[in-house]
Amino acid sequence: MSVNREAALREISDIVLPDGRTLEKADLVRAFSVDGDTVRFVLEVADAGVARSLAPVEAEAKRRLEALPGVAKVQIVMTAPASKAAPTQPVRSSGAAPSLQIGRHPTGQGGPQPIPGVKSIIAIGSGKGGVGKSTVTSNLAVALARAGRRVGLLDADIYGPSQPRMMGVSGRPASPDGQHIEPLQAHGVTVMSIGLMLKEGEAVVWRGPMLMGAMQQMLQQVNWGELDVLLIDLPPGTGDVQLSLCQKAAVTGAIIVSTPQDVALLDARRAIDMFNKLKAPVLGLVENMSTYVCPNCGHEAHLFGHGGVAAEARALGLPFLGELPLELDVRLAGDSGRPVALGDGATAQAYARLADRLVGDGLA
Ligand SMILES: Nc1ncnc2c1ncn2[C@@H]1O[C@H](COP(=O)(O)OP(=O)(O)OP(=O)(O)O)[C@@H](O)[C@H]1O
Repeated sequence: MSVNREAALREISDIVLPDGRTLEKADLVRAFSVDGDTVRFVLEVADAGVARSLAPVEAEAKRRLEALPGVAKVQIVMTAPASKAAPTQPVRSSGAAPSLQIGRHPTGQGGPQPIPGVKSIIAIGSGKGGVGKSTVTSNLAVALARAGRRVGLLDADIYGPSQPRMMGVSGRPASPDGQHIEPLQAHGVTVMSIGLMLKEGEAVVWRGPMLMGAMQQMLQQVNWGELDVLLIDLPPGTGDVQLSLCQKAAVTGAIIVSTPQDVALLDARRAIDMFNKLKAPVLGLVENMSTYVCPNCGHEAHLFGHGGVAAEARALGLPFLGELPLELDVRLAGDSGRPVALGDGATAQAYARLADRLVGDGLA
């Protein structure tokens, strides 16, 4: 059984800081979450000096949390500016393509940066894996491109990058100057996936600063060109990638994908909470796998329930951006590298509506 979030938070609230205040009084804890047997949070500190002085506090928090029944792992990230917190390491510049060292330490840049030429950055998140976040991202990208927008898609799902398969791209992107990465093009969308920079089957074990460095490279060293919108496919949950993204890029906002099921919704609430704490506005919620229409008899069924995400959006005062049907063609299209939004069926129309809404709202 996983530990109760409030109980875990209480456990560390009275740890005393070098300045005599308690952790609770100093209000340094951000994005505190319990995900199964893992507890994660951010210690928000002003600079690297403070970060160093808080090392014993971090160690004590880790020790206390790890001692709680049901906790196997504790991940704490300090948000000191990367330039001071982590040593920099230059990119190899051999001139041979591609020669980038992905996943290095971040270079000093301080807080969130705009990406030159990119007007809007939208993160697509979900609390739970497998709810169709990557499917929604690839289809939305295609639908926006069909609507005449200049669209980029960054697959930042380091634990299971699926955009190469879904968008039908492969091969390692070129880096003619050894400093910048040339993204790939598919279905009118500029695509980059962290999966394309890894060797096949290579596991990613980056944490903290290394992950931040990789995200920074994907955002700042990829030649994105002029884009109306860059969609970022995040890993599920509330982890280091989300943190790194919000610290490195001036994110316009986040869209949360959920199925109507209660359990997925519960996780979605955590994701919303995290984006709120990271000060990235939540632009709205999307219900995926909403209605199943039998291809043989036309009967409509609601395998995972229906309307739960709209109700949740209402309860939270967030926009409900639309519902997307559960359809065999969606999976087949995703597996074949040609997103279903390229076609003209009901699902393609639902994506076109979603794209129009974002364009209408000036977000894409
Ligand atoms: N509306 C849908 N109808 C049918 N199949 C779908 C639909 N949405 C997603 N799928 C399928 O469900 C599976 C999981 O989808 P996807 O990989 O997009 O989820 P995810 O939330 O990105 O998961 P993870 O973050 O764990 O990678 C895929 O096989 C995908 O094709």
